[in-house]
Amino acid sequence: MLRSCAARLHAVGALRGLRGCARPWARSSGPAPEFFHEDHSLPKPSWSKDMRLLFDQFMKKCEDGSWIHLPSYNYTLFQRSQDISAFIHAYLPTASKLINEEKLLQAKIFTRNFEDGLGFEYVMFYNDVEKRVVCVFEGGPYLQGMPGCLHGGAIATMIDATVGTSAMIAEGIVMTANLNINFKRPVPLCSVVLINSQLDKIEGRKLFISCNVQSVDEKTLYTEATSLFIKLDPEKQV
Ligand SMILES: CCCCCCCC(=O)SCCNC(=O)CCNC(=O)[C@H](O)C(C)(C)COP(=O)(O)OP(=O)(O)OC[C@H]1O[C@@H](n2cnc3c(N)ncnc32)[C@H](O)[C@@H]1OP(=O)(O)O
Repeated sequence: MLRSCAARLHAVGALRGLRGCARPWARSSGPAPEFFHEDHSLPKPSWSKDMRLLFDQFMKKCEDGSWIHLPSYNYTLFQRSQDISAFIHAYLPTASKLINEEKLLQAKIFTRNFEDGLGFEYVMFYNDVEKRVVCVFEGGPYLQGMPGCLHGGAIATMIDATVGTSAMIAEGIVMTANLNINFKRPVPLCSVVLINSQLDKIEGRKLFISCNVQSVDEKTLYTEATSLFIKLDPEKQV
C-alpha cells in the first residue's frame, strides 16, 4: 500500500500531479527526456544550514513511510510539443487559441529557473494519512519586495505551489480558482520558512485547502491562506 502510494507520489512530485500518467514519455521509445533527470528538491551547496537541517529531519520522517519526499523538476509533464499541445487542446480549448505553440517548447516551471540560491529554493513532503503537504522554503535575494523582506508575490507563488501540489495529489488535473491570503508578518529575506498545507474537504470538483507560513521555530506566524481548486473537466470549454 505504502509502496504504491510512494510510487504514485513520486510521479506526482516529478510531474506535478498528473495522476495516471506516471511516465508520459513512455508512449514513445527511448529513455526519459534529459530534463527529467535533475531533481531540484535535493540539497545544493547554496542551501542554508537551516534548510539542510529541515531537509534531513523530514527525510528521517520518510523512513517509516509516513512522509514522502516529492521530487521536483524544471519542466512539466507533456513538455514535448506534441504532448503539451494535446494537453492544452484537451483541457484548455479556449486558451489554446491564444497560445503560441512554438514558444511552448521554451516553457519552464516559474519557480525552478533562478540560479541556485538566488530565487526559490524549496522541497516538499507529503503525509498521506494527514493529507498534508509541507514545503520547506528559502526565498533568495532576487525575491526581495520591501527592503530585507520577501516579496508578497513570491510568498503567494509558493503558497499556490504548495496547496496546488496538495490538490494535484488528491485529484489530478486542477487549477486554482481562489487564493485568499492574509500577510500577518513580513518574511525576512533569505530566511527559511515552513509552508504547511492541509486538504480540508472535497466537494464534487471543488477542493478546499488551507495553509499557513511559519518560522522554523514555529514562533512566528507569517501568513495564512485558504484556497479553492477546481478539478478540470475536459467536457467543459475552459
Ligand atoms: C507546479 C505546482 C503546482 C502549481 C499550482 C499552480 C496552479 C495555478 O496557479 S493555476 C493558474 C491560475 N488559475 C487560473 O488561471 C484558473 C482560471 N479559472 C478557470 O479556468 C476556471 O474558472 C476554472 C477552471 C477554475 C473553473 O471553471 P469551470 O470548470 O468552468 O468550473 P465552474 O463550473 O465555473 O465552477 C465549478 C464550481 O466551482 C465554483 N467556483 C469556481 N470558481 C470559483 C471561485 N473563484 N470562487 C468560489 N467558487 C468558485 C462554482 O461556483 C461551481 O460551484 P458549484 O459546483 O457548487 O456550482
